[in-house]
Amino acid sequence: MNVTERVIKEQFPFWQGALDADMPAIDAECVVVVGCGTSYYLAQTIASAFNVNGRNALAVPGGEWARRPSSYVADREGVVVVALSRSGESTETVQAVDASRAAGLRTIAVTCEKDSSIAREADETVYLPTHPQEGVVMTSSASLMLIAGLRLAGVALDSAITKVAAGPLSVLDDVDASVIAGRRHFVYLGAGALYGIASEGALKLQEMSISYAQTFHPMEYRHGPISLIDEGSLVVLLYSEDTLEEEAKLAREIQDKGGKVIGLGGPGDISIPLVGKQLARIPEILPALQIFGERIAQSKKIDTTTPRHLTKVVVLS
Ligand SMILES: O=P(O)(O)OC[C@H]1O[C@](O)(CO)[C@@H](O)[C@@H]1O
Repeated sequence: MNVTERVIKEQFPFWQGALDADMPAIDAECVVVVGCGTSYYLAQTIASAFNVNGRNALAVPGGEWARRPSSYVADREGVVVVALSRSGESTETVQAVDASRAAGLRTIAVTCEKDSSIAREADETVYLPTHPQEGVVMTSSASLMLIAGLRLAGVALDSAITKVAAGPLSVLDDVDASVIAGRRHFVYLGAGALYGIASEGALKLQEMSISYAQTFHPMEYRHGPISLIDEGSLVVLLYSEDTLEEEAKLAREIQDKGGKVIGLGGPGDISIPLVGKQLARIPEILPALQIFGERIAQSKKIDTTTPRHLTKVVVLS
């Protein structure tokens, strides 16, 4: 087992810190959640959770918020900015915090590095100690920032989730070789708050296994992209409870065309039950997608401890 896999499997004791961390209260009219890469995809899910819970929110890539906020909100008055960054040093996220402060906006940093630029510069910081051996590929820290962000958005999570999430992980840890054999076209589908998680699953697979992966909302998939499905396709479908039946129908269409389906929270060639309800079950999904990236990388004999072209922190010179 390499260190990437070990960190994925050893992340759960660190989750308790994110479950226990004090959360600043947010009563703003609008929340903008910023980040880069993984942190941006988490921001999408967290912003969706804010909206579901009655507070307007949107996710914006850090570089965009720093450069052209008016493309995203007509009026920044009353906006609170939540900045996610494992390192606290990704240039565009630091720029987003700086630009927000300069505009007089309240800023909240969510980070795994206490002594980092965004922790120093933001008005408030939620600090999340993570697995000390985490490498370039962000796994444990991503789960922690997701948990903290969902809690900021008002999602009730309890300690049981640290045990429950081991279930989906163990299914994909022992993924049936016949389901992944020969698969080279990967698609991640998720609706609403699950779209960000689906995007993060696709990014993880790309980074870890150098595979091309796409993300769509499930009902969008029929409108063109389904033409790519064949015997080389594998679709990871993150089911929404309220649209399970129509998504199960889509899964059958994909299977009829030769694709395999891994269903989290619903049917597929591999079907993985989720225990929690609605927003509260989202953290159960992330470690499973992380280990899936590792398994596909191993099937391609790729070492995820040194992902191609990647560094732990992307700093613009
Ligand atoms: O959360 P941070 O430290 O700002 O880092 C985000 C970085 O993490 C990654 O998702 C993977 O390491 C990159 O895409 C991105 O540069």
